Amino acid sequence: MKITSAKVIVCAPSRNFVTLKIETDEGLTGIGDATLNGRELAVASYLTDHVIPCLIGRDPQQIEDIWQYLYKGAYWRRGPVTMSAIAGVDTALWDIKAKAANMPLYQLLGGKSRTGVMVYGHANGKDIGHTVEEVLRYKEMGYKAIRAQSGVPGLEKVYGVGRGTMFYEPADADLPSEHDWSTEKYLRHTPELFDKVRAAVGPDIHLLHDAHHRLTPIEAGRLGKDLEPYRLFWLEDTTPAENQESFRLIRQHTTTPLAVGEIFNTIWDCKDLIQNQLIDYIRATVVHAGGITHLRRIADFAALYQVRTGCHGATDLSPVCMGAALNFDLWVPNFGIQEYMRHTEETDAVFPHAYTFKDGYMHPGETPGHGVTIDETLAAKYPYQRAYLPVNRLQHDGTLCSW
Ligand SMILES: O=C(O)[C@@H](O)[C@@H](O)[C@H](O)[C@H](O)CO
Ligand SMILES: [Mg+2]
Repeated sequence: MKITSAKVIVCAPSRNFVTLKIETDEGLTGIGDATLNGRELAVASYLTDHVIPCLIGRDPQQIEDIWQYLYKGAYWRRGPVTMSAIAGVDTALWDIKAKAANMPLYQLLGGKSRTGVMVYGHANGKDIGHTVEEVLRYKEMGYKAIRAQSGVPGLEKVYGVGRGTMFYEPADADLPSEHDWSTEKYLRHTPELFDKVRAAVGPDIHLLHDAHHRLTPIEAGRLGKDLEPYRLFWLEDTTPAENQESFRLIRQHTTTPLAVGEIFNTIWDCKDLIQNQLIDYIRATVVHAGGITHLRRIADFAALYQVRTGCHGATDLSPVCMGAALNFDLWVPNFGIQEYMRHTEETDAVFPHAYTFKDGYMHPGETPGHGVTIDETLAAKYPYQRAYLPVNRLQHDGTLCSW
Protein backbone atom coordinates (compact mmCIF):
# COMPACT_ATOMS: atom_id res chain seq x y z
CA MET A 1 0.00 0.00 0.00
CA LYS A 2 1.32 3.51 -0.78
CA ILE A 3 0.37 7.02 0.33
CA THR A 4 -0.63 8.82 -2.87
CA SER A 5 -1.70 12.18 -1.45
CA ALA A 6 -2.35 14.08 1.76
CA LYS A 7 -3.93 17.43 2.49
CA VAL A 8 -4.71 19.72 5.42
CA ILE A 9 -8.31 20.87 5.86
CA VAL A 10 -8.68 23.98 8.03
CA CYS A 11 -12.27 24.82 8.90
CA ALA A 12 -14.17 26.69 11.61
CA PRO A 13 -17.63 25.23 12.39
CA SER A 14 -18.06 27.16 15.69
CA ARG A 15 -14.26 27.18 16.18
CA ASN A 16 -11.07 26.44 14.18
CA PHE A 17 -10.01 22.85 13.49
CA VAL A 18 -7.03 21.44 11.58
CA THR A 19 -7.57 18.01 10.00
CA LEU A 20 -5.06 15.96 8.00
CA LYS A 21 -6.45 13.61 5.36
CA ILE A 22 -4.22 10.87 3.88
CA GLU A 23 -5.15 8.91 0.73
CA THR A 24 -3.68 5.61 -0.47
CA ASP A 25 -3.39 3.70 -3.76
CA GLU A 26 -5.82 1.07 -2.41
CA GLY A 27 -8.62 3.58 -1.98
CA LEU A 28 -8.37 3.68 1.83
CA THR A 29 -8.21 7.12 3.45
CA GLY A 30 -7.55 8.18 7.02
CA ILE A 31 -7.95 11.44 8.94
CA GLY A 32 -6.23 12.87 12.02
CA ASP A 33 -6.82 15.88 14.25
CA ALA A 34 -3.95 18.40 14.34
CA THR A 35 -5.71 21.31 16.04
CA LEU A 36 -3.67 23.56 18.35
CA ASN A 37 -5.95 26.19 19.86
CA GLY A 38 -4.75 29.70 18.94
CA ARG A 39 -1.85 28.45 16.77
CA GLU A 40 -3.75 26.40 14.20
CA LEU A 41 -2.03 27.74 11.06
CA ALA A 42 1.43 26.96 12.46
CA VAL A 43 0.52 23.26 12.53
CA ALA A 44 -1.21 23.47 9.14
CA SER A 45 1.96 24.89 7.62
CA TYR A 46 4.19 22.40 9.44
CA LEU A 47 2.18 19.63 7.82
CA THR A 48 1.67 21.13 4.36
CA ASP A 49 5.11 22.65 3.84
CA HIS A 50 7.33 20.21 5.69
CA VAL A 51 5.67 16.85 6.45
CA ILE A 52 3.37 15.95 3.55
CA PRO A 53 6.16 15.97 0.89
CA CYS A 54 7.95 13.30 2.99
CA LEU A 55 4.85 11.08 3.21
CA ILE A 56 4.08 10.60 -0.49
CA GLY A 57 5.05 7.11 -1.67
CA ARG A 58 5.53 5.69 1.85
CA ASP A 59 3.73 2.57 3.08
CA PRO A 60 1.00 3.82 5.46
CA GLN A 61 1.15 0.51 7.35
CA GLN A 62 4.58 1.45 8.69
CA ILE A 63 3.11 3.63 11.44
CA GLU A 64 6.03 3.27 13.85
CA ASP A 65 8.71 3.94 11.23
CA ILE A 66 6.88 7.04 10.01
CA TRP A 67 6.49 8.24 13.62
CA GLN A 68 10.22 7.84 14.29
CA TYR A 69 11.03 9.45 10.90
CA LEU A 70 8.94 12.53 11.73
CA TYR A 71 10.14 12.76 15.37
CA LYS A 72 13.87 12.14 14.90
CA GLY A 73 14.11 13.24 11.29
CA ALA A 74 13.08 16.83 12.09
CA TYR A 75 16.18 17.18 14.31
CA TRP A 76 14.25 19.79 16.35
CA ARG A 77 12.27 17.56 18.70
CA ARG A 78 9.16 17.94 20.85
CA GLY A 79 6.94 20.98 21.30
CA PRO A 80 3.18 21.46 20.73
CA VAL A 81 3.40 22.34 17.02
CA THR A 82 5.65 19.45 16.07
CA MET A 83 3.81 16.88 18.19
CA SER A 84 0.34 18.00 17.06
CA ALA A 85 1.48 17.62 13.44
CA ILE A 86 2.92 14.17 14.15
CA ALA A 87 -0.34 13.32 15.96
CA GLY A 88 -2.36 14.23 12.87
CA VAL A 89 -0.30 11.88 10.71
CA ASP A 90 -0.25 9.10 13.31
CA THR A 91 -4.01 9.20 13.91
CA ALA A 92 -4.73 9.11 10.17
CA LEU A 93 -2.41 6.11 9.74
CA TRP A 94 -4.05 4.18 12.59
CA ASP A 95 -7.42 5.02 10.99
CA ILE A 96 -6.20 3.51 7.69
CA LYS A 97 -4.71 0.42 9.35
CA ALA A 98 -7.91 -0.31 11.28
CA LYS A 99 -9.99 0.14 8.11
CA ALA A 100 -7.64 -2.22 6.24
CA ALA A 101 -8.19 -4.76 9.03
CA ASN A 102 -11.92 -4.04 8.85
CA MET A 103 -12.19 -3.42 12.60
CA PRO A 104 -12.67 -0.49 15.00
CA LEU A 105 -9.36 0.93 16.24
CA TYR A 106 -9.87 -0.34 19.80
CA GLN A 107 -9.87 -3.92 18.51
CA LEU A 108 -6.57 -3.33 16.72
CA LEU A 109 -5.05 -1.94 19.94
CA GLY A 110 -5.96 -5.08 21.86
CA GLY A 111 -9.71 -5.16 22.29
CA LYS A 112 -11.95 -3.65 24.93
CA SER A 113 -10.91 -3.65 28.60
CA ARG A 114 -14.26 -2.27 29.90
CA THR A 115 -17.90 -2.07 28.96
CA GLY A 116 -17.82 1.69 28.40
CA VAL A 117 -15.75 4.86 28.81
CA MET A 118 -16.72 6.94 31.85
CA VAL A 119 -16.67 10.63 30.92
CA TYR A 120 -16.96 13.90 32.82
CA GLY A 121 -18.89 16.94 31.73
CA HIS A 122 -18.33 20.63 32.41
CA ALA A 123 -20.80 22.33 34.71
CA ASN A 124 -20.09 25.99 35.15
CA GLY A 125 -21.87 29.12 36.28
CA LYS A 126 -21.40 32.79 36.98
CA ASP A 127 -21.74 32.16 40.74
CA ILE A 128 -22.08 29.29 43.21
CA GLY A 129 -25.88 29.08 42.93
CA HIS A 130 -25.81 28.92 39.14
CA THR A 131 -22.99 26.37 39.19
CA VAL A 132 -24.91 24.12 41.60
CA GLU A 133 -27.90 24.25 39.25
CA GLU A 134 -25.66 23.28 36.33
CA VAL A 135 -24.08 20.41 38.27
CA LEU A 136 -27.56 19.07 39.03
CA ARG A 137 -28.49 19.44 35.36
CA TYR A 138 -25.47 17.36 34.35
CA LYS A 139 -26.41 14.77 36.96
CA GLU A 140 -29.87 14.71 35.43
CA MET A 141 -28.32 14.08 32.01
CA GLY A 142 -26.75 10.94 33.44
CA TYR A 143 -23.16 12.03 34.05
CA LYS A 144 -21.43 10.13 36.83
CA ALA A 145 -18.55 12.62 36.89
CA ILE A 146 -18.90 16.40 36.67
CA ARG A 147 -16.34 19.19 36.66
CA ALA A 148 -17.45 22.31 38.49
CA GLN A 149 -16.08 25.78 37.71
CA SER A 150 -17.66 29.05 38.75
CA GLY A 151 -17.19 32.77 38.56
CA VAL A 152 -15.26 34.25 41.47
CA PRO A 153 -16.74 37.24 43.32
CA GLY A 154 -14.77 40.37 42.45
CA LEU A 155 -13.31 38.94 39.23
CA GLU A 156 -14.83 39.87 35.89
CA LYS A 157 -13.77 36.93 33.65
CA VAL A 158 -12.58 33.59 35.03
CA TYR A 159 -11.43 30.42 33.28
CA GLY A 160 -14.00 27.73 32.80
CA VAL A 161 -17.16 29.82 32.84
CA GLY A 162 -18.70 29.46 29.42
CA ARG A 163 -20.76 31.89 27.37
CA GLY A 164 -23.44 29.29 26.77
CA THR A 165 -24.59 26.23 28.68
CA MET A 166 -23.39 23.16 26.79
CA PHE A 167 -20.84 24.95 24.66
CA TYR A 168 -17.58 26.22 26.21
CA GLU A 169 -14.89 27.75 23.99
CA PRO A 170 -12.09 29.84 25.49
CA ALA A 171 -10.64 31.19 22.23
CA ASP A 172 -12.77 34.28 22.01
CA ALA A 173 -11.29 37.13 19.97
CA ASP A 174 -9.27 38.16 16.92
CA LEU A 175 -6.55 39.26 19.36
CA PRO A 176 -6.07 37.89 22.87
CA SER A 177 -8.68 39.19 25.30
CA GLU A 178 -7.44 40.00 28.80
CA HIS A 179 -8.80 38.36 31.92
CA ASP A 180 -8.18 39.43 35.51
CA TRP A 181 -7.05 37.21 38.33
CA SER A 182 -6.73 37.13 42.11
CA THR A 183 -5.45 33.97 43.75
CA GLU A 184 -6.62 35.21 47.15
CA LYS A 185 -10.20 35.62 45.97
CA TYR A 186 -10.09 32.26 44.19
CA LEU A 187 -8.68 30.38 47.21
CA ARG A 188 -11.35 31.90 49.47
CA HIS A 189 -14.14 31.06 47.05
CA THR A 190 -13.39 27.55 45.80
CA PRO A 191 -13.82 25.56 49.05
CA GLU A 192 -17.20 27.29 49.50
CA LEU A 193 -18.16 26.30 45.94
CA PHE A 194 -17.47 22.63 46.63
CA ASP A 195 -19.14 22.72 50.02
CA LYS A 196 -22.38 23.73 48.28
CA VAL A 197 -21.90 21.48 45.24
CA ARG A 198 -21.12 18.34 47.26
CA ALA A 199 -24.08 19.01 49.59
CA ALA A 200 -26.40 19.36 46.59
CA VAL A 201 -25.17 16.50 44.42
CA GLY A 202 -24.61 13.84 47.10
CA PRO A 203 -21.67 11.51 47.76
CA ASP A 204 -21.79 9.30 44.66
CA ILE A 205 -21.05 11.78 41.87
CA HIS A 206 -17.36 12.24 41.04
CA LEU A 207 -16.45 15.93 41.25
CA LEU A 208 -13.50 17.47 39.43
CA HIS A 209 -11.96 20.93 39.29
CA ASP A 210 -9.37 22.67 37.12
CA ALA A 211 -7.09 25.31 38.68
CA HIS A 212 -5.67 25.95 35.23
CA HIS A 213 -1.96 26.45 36.05
CA ARG A 214 -2.53 29.46 38.32
CA LEU A 215 -1.22 28.57 41.75
CA THR A 216 2.19 28.30 43.36
CA PRO A 217 2.97 24.84 44.76
CA ILE A 218 2.22 25.86 48.36
CA GLU A 219 -1.05 27.53 47.28
CA ALA A 220 -1.92 24.30 45.46
CA GLY A 221 -1.18 22.35 48.64
CA ARG A 222 -3.46 24.66 50.58
CA LEU A 223 -6.31 24.33 48.06
CA GLY A 224 -5.92 20.56 47.92
CA LYS A 225 -6.13 20.38 51.72
CA ASP A 226 -9.15 22.72 51.85
CA LEU A 227 -10.97 20.52 49.31
CA GLU A 228 -10.28 17.17 51.04
CA PRO A 229 -13.68 17.11 52.82
CA TYR A 230 -15.40 17.16 49.41
CA ARG A 231 -13.57 14.07 48.08
CA LEU A 232 -12.68 15.33 44.59
CA PHE A 233 -11.98 12.81 41.86
CA TRP A 234 -9.14 15.13 40.87
CA LEU A 235 -7.78 18.67 41.15
CA GLU A 236 -6.26 19.57 37.78
CA ASP A 237 -3.36 21.73 36.62
CA THR A 238 -2.77 23.25 40.04
CA THR A 239 0.60 24.75 39.14
CA PRO A 240 2.62 25.18 35.92
CA ALA A 241 4.17 21.76 35.39
CA GLU A 242 7.42 22.67 33.65
CA ASN A 243 8.97 22.17 37.07
CA GLN A 244 7.84 18.60 37.69
CA GLU A 245 9.70 18.59 41.02
CA SER A 246 7.34 21.26 42.41
CA PHE A 247 4.58 18.66 42.72
CA ARG A 248 6.52 17.06 45.56
CA LEU A 249 5.59 20.02 47.78
CA ILE A 250 1.91 19.73 46.83
CA ARG A 251 1.95 16.02 47.62
CA GLN A 252 3.32 16.72 51.08
CA HIS A 253 0.24 18.75 51.98
CA THR A 254 -2.76 17.01 50.47
CA THR A 255 -4.31 13.68 49.56
CA THR A 256 -6.61 15.28 46.96
CA PRO A 257 -5.81 13.40 43.71
CA LEU A 258 -3.83 15.46 41.19
CA ALA A 259 -4.20 15.50 37.39
CA VAL A 260 -1.91 17.24 34.93
CA GLY A 261 -0.75 17.04 31.36
CA GLU A 262 -3.20 18.39 28.78
CA ILE A 263 -0.45 20.71 27.53
CA PHE A 264 2.23 18.00 27.60
CA ASN A 265 3.35 16.70 24.24
CA THR A 266 5.84 13.93 25.03
CA ILE A 267 6.61 11.39 27.73
CA TRP A 268 9.58 13.56 28.76
CA ASP A 269 7.16 16.23 30.04
CA CYS A 270 5.72 13.81 32.60
CA LYS A 271 8.42 11.18 33.22
CA ASP A 272 9.44 12.51 36.67
CA LEU A 273 5.85 13.21 37.73
CA ILE A 274 4.86 9.65 36.93
CA GLN A 275 7.87 7.71 38.22
CA ASN A 276 7.80 9.63 41.53
CA GLN A 277 4.02 9.20 41.77
CA LEU A 278 3.58 12.95 42.11
CA ILE A 279 0.33 12.77 40.15
CA ASP A 280 -2.61 10.39 39.96
CA TYR A 281 -3.88 11.05 36.40
CA ILE A 282 -2.04 11.96 33.20
CA ARG A 283 -4.09 14.22 30.94
CA ALA A 284 -2.08 13.90 27.71
CA THR A 285 -4.21 13.02 24.71
CA VAL A 286 -4.04 11.94 21.09
CA VAL A 287 -3.90 15.31 19.31
CA HIS A 288 -1.17 17.04 21.35
CA ALA A 289 0.98 14.08 22.46
CA GLY A 290 2.08 12.64 19.14
CA GLY A 291 -0.95 10.48 18.38
CA ILE A 292 -1.96 6.96 19.42
CA THR A 293 1.60 5.67 19.03
CA HIS A 294 3.10 7.98 21.65
CA LEU A 295 0.08 8.18 23.94
CA ARG A 296 0.23 4.40 24.26
CA ARG A 297 3.85 4.69 25.44
CA ILE A 298 2.89 7.30 28.04
CA ALA A 299 0.01 5.17 29.31
CA ASP A 300 2.14 2.02 29.57
CA PHE A 301 4.82 3.92 31.50
CA ALA A 302 2.16 5.43 33.78
CA ALA A 303 0.70 1.98 34.47
CA LEU A 304 4.00 0.93 36.12
CA TYR A 305 3.33 3.58 38.80
CA GLN A 306 -0.45 3.18 39.11
CA VAL A 307 -1.03 6.50 37.37
CA ARG A 308 -4.22 6.42 35.33
CA THR A 309 -5.22 8.14 32.10
CA GLY A 310 -7.54 11.16 32.02
CA CYS A 311 -7.42 12.31 28.40
CA HIS A 312 -8.11 15.96 27.65
CA GLY A 313 -11.33 16.36 25.66
CA ALA A 314 -12.19 20.06 25.32
CA THR A 315 -14.13 21.53 22.39
CA ASP A 316 -10.87 22.69 20.78
CA LEU A 317 -9.95 19.04 20.25
CA SER A 318 -11.97 17.95 17.22
CA PRO A 319 -14.39 15.00 17.06
CA VAL A 320 -11.59 13.18 15.22
CA CYS A 321 -9.47 13.35 18.37
CA MET A 322 -12.48 12.36 20.49
CA GLY A 323 -13.15 9.32 18.31
CA ALA A 324 -9.52 8.21 18.43
CA ALA A 325 -9.31 8.86 22.18
CA LEU A 326 -12.46 6.83 22.89
CA ASN A 327 -10.99 3.85 21.04
CA PHE A 328 -7.82 4.30 23.10
CA ASP A 329 -9.85 4.66 26.33
CA LEU A 330 -11.83 1.47 25.68
CA TRP A 331 -8.57 -0.47 25.34
CA VAL A 332 -6.06 1.11 27.76
CA PRO A 333 -5.66 -1.03 30.92
CA ASN A 334 -4.99 1.91 33.32
CA PHE A 335 -7.94 4.02 32.21
CA GLY A 336 -9.11 6.73 34.61
CA ILE A 337 -11.66 8.97 32.90
CA GLN A 338 -12.27 10.86 29.64
CA GLU A 339 -13.13 14.54 29.43
CA TYR A 340 -16.16 15.19 27.20
CA MET A 341 -17.05 18.76 26.32
CA ARG A 342 -19.83 18.42 23.80
CA HIS A 343 -19.22 20.02 20.41
CA THR A 344 -21.80 22.24 18.71
CA GLU A 345 -24.23 20.94 16.11
CA GLU A 346 -22.22 22.68 13.37
CA THR A 347 -19.05 20.90 14.46
CA ASP A 348 -20.79 17.53 14.70
CA ALA A 349 -22.25 18.00 11.22
CA VAL A 350 -18.80 18.61 9.69
CA PHE A 351 -17.39 15.58 11.55
CA PRO A 352 -19.93 12.72 11.38
CA HIS A 353 -19.00 10.13 14.01
CA ALA A 354 -19.89 6.71 15.40
CA TYR A 355 -19.29 7.52 19.07
CA THR A 356 -22.23 7.71 21.44
CA PHE A 357 -23.04 8.96 24.97
CA LYS A 358 -25.40 7.16 27.36
CA ASP A 359 -25.82 7.44 31.13
CA GLY A 360 -22.41 8.98 31.73
CA TYR A 361 -20.47 6.57 29.52
CA MET A 362 -19.32 6.75 25.92
CA HIS A 363 -18.47 4.17 23.27
CA PRO A 364 -16.46 4.74 20.06
CA GLY A 365 -18.77 2.55 17.97
CA GLU A 366 -17.99 -0.47 15.81
CA THR A 367 -17.14 1.30 12.54
CA PRO A 368 -13.78 0.23 11.04
CA GLY A 369 -11.14 2.87 11.85
CA HIS A 370 -11.60 5.48 14.60
CA GLY A 371 -15.17 6.03 13.49
CA VAL A 372 -15.02 9.71 12.52
CA THR A 373 -15.14 11.26 9.04
CA ILE A 374 -15.10 14.80 7.64
CA ASP A 375 -17.68 16.33 5.29
CA GLU A 376 -15.30 18.41 3.17
CA THR A 377 -18.08 20.21 1.28
CA LEU A 378 -19.65 21.37 4.54
CA ALA A 379 -16.25 22.15 6.07
CA ALA A 380 -15.54 24.53 3.18
CA LYS A 381 -18.51 26.65 4.28
CA TYR A 382 -16.71 27.50 7.54
CA PRO A 383 -13.45 29.30 6.71
CA TYR A 384 -10.71 29.83 9.27
CA GLN A 385 -11.17 32.81 11.60
CA ARG A 386 -8.17 33.85 13.68
CA ALA A 387 -8.93 33.43 17.37
CA TYR A 388 -6.72 33.48 20.43
CA LEU A 389 -6.86 32.07 23.91
CA PRO A 390 -7.08 34.89 26.48
CA VAL A 391 -4.16 36.20 28.48
CA ASN A 392 -4.42 36.73 32.22
CA ARG A 393 -3.25 39.55 34.46
CA LEU A 394 -3.22 39.96 38.23
CA GLN A 395 -6.11 42.20 39.13
CA HIS A 396 -4.17 44.35 41.62
CA ASP A 397 -1.16 45.32 39.52
CA GLY A 398 -1.55 43.91 35.98
CA THR A 399 1.30 41.40 36.19
CA LEU A 400 0.90 38.86 33.40
CA CYS A 401 0.22 35.40 34.82
CA SER A 402 -0.89 31.98 33.57
CA TRP A 403 -4.30 31.90 31.94
O1 LIG B 1 -9.32 20.93 31.17
C1 LIG B 1 -9.77 21.57 30.20
O2 LIG B 1 -10.64 21.16 29.42
C2 LIG B 1 -9.24 22.96 29.95
O3 LIG B 1 -7.98 23.11 30.52
C3 LIG B 1 -9.33 23.28 28.49
O4 LIG B 1 -10.61 23.78 28.26
C4 LIG B 1 -8.31 24.28 28.00
O5 LIG B 1 -8.54 25.53 28.62
C5 LIG B 1 -8.46 24.42 26.49
O6 LIG B 1 -8.33 23.16 25.91
C6 LIG B 1 -7.42 25.36 25.93
O7 LIG B 1 -7.54 25.43 24.53
MG1 LIG C 1 -7.58 21.67 31.97
